[in-house]
Amino acid sequence: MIMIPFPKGLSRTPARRPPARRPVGRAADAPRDAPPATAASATPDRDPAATWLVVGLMSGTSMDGIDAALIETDGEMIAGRGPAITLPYDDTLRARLRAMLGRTDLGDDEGRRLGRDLALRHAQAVRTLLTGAAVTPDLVGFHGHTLWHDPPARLTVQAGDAALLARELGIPVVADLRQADVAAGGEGAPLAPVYHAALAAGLERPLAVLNVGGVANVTWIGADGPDDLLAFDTGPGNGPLDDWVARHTGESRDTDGRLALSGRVDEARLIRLMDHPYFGRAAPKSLDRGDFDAHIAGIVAGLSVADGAATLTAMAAAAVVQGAALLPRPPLRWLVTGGGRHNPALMDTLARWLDAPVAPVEAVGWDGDALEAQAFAFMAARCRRRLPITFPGTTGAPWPLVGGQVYQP
Ligand SMILES: Nc1ncnc2c1ncn2[C@@H]1O[C@H](COP(=O)(O)OP(=O)(O)OP(=O)(O)O)[C@@H](O)[C@H]1O
Ligand SMILES: CC(=O)N[C@H]1[C@@H]2OC[C@@H](O2)[C@@H](O)[C@@H]1O[C@H](C)C(=O)O
Repeated sequence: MIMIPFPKGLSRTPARRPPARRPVGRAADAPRDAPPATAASATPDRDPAATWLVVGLMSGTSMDGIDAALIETDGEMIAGRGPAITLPYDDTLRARLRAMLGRTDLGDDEGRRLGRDLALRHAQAVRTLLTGAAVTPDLVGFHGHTLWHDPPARLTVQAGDAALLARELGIPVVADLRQADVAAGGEGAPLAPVYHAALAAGLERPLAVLNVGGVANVTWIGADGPDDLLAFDTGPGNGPLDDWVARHTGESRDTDGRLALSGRVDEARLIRLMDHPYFGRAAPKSLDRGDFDAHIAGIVAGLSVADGAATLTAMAAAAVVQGAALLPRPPLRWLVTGGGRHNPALMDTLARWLDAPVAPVEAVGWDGDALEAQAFAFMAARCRRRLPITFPGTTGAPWPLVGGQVYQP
């Protein structure tokens, strides 16, 4: 096993300090003159104290497939966690998705076809999830697939025809979960923190929940109750590494970190990789999957496939270390979710570079492959109850905002 020292030329402190953190509040904490949260069109249709069975659906930036998970929740507490599956994309649909990245207008034929085919594939994921489970969900939370994310332009685009999904399943579907936040000037991402906070009730804090997907994001959960949150995307996660490996080997990922572990981190290039204005920005902040592509391509070109994998793995870890410097207080531990936790090269590097224990979320009984899908189920329930899903501390929302639209079957 190689040891990757934290590069000497890299500062752990970002160029700019974060502003004083504002605690996250509930809807009731919104200023009196705040306009009503705009996105939720639904009103609760049953006793708010009752729980719902909700399916959550996530198609993540790594484009590996659709995660589906069932939970029981009232939108505040998690009464139960049920089965979860991943329905991988076939190569054709994945290639179509990839070809549409960056698109903001889906009104043409291929845009509509993609929305329809994504909805049908998500319906298939729900049916697969429920095979053998003698339950009918009350609600579905549907993220869709992000094609473009540009919060300063108040634009975030997720493909997937939610109305069609609702008709296919005969179940109300909550979608458009990022829209209200972005429209109000928030980052529109990350959204999972509200679920991380609900899951973490009862755990010792401060705690950091780190998701390493195509992009990586962290949720810091403070000791001052369930609303004490700070969240942001730390930087690229597995995305650039996946792309690098695909380009050089035709494989979709660096399985078990084998390439990275056989390579050597090019420290000089790592320092250049980390010389990006994103790391100096205050949190909350978020990324489009492609935001680092041009920056990275110019720096890693010419490396061997193994050294490139080692250097890009180190970059994902270094971005987390930079993010750690933005946290209000050091977390007692880091719980890692998302596919990156399966990569020992990344996990070992994080464990060496962070100043607190690092463990996969399974250490506290969560399922790191299902967690994002569960989060969208939880948000769907919150939408129905008009409870906020984003907060000043998680997306920079001006006040706690309800998010999502309900599509009836
Ligand atoms: N055994 C493994 N070894 C190395 N990497 C792995 C392994 N399993 C999964 N991964 C990585 O995890 C990625 C998938 O992670 P995940 O499903 O959390 O991403 P995502 O949800 O699509 O992304 P995001 O959270 O950005 O939306 C794969 O593309 C791969 O890079
Ligand atoms: C715009 C968008 O789709 N962002 C994703 C992406 O993937 C990880 C990270 O970047 C996170 O900010 C977000 O997804 C998770 C599910 C979230 O919103 O919490």
